[in-house]
Amino acid sequence: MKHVHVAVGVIENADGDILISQRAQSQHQGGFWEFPGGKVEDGENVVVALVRELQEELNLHVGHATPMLKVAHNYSDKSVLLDVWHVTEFSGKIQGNEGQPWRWVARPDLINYTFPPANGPILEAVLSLPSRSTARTSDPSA
Ligand SMILES: Nc1nc2c([nH]c(=O)n2[C@H]2C[C@H](O)[C@@H](COP(=O)(O)OP(=O)(O)OP(=O)(O)O)O2)c(=O)[nH]1
Ligand SMILES: [Mg+2]
Repeated sequence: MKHVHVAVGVIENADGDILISQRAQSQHQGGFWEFPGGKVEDGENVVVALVRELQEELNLHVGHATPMLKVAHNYSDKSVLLDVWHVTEFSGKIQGNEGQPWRWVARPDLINYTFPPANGPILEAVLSLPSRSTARTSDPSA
């Protein structure tokens, strides 16, 4: 069985929205929406891989990332270790460098998208992140 270590970014903007992109049909788990990222190369540091993958896929430069969770999942053809990082500071003009659709989604709306079977725990963690925008806009004195 093939084992892959994957660096995954839960990218959150100042409104508290989350960036998701859609995997190409030709890829493993094609057609599903995902949190952007990709395979950690042999001997590569996971944060270095995260920074590299988000630059390659989205032209996004990571400014700050903190570890969120790790999810191990066995697909029928390979096993993955999703190493998930919360990216809260970034720069660059985001674009789908591989032609992949991408969008910012308000947290509660993530349930309307279909993610790969491994992603359940990630969705749960994202939905329970403290809300950035609500904290700001619900302050009556603001
Ligand atoms: N990036 C990402 N990968 C995920 C998620 N959920 C999930 O099961 N995966 C799986 C699908 C793939 O088997 C693996 C990620 O590999 P990848 O195809 O993105 O790797 P890569 O960007 O280096 O792309 P490639 O050049 O090998 O095509 O992890 C997710 O939310 N985000
Ligand atoms: Mg990828």
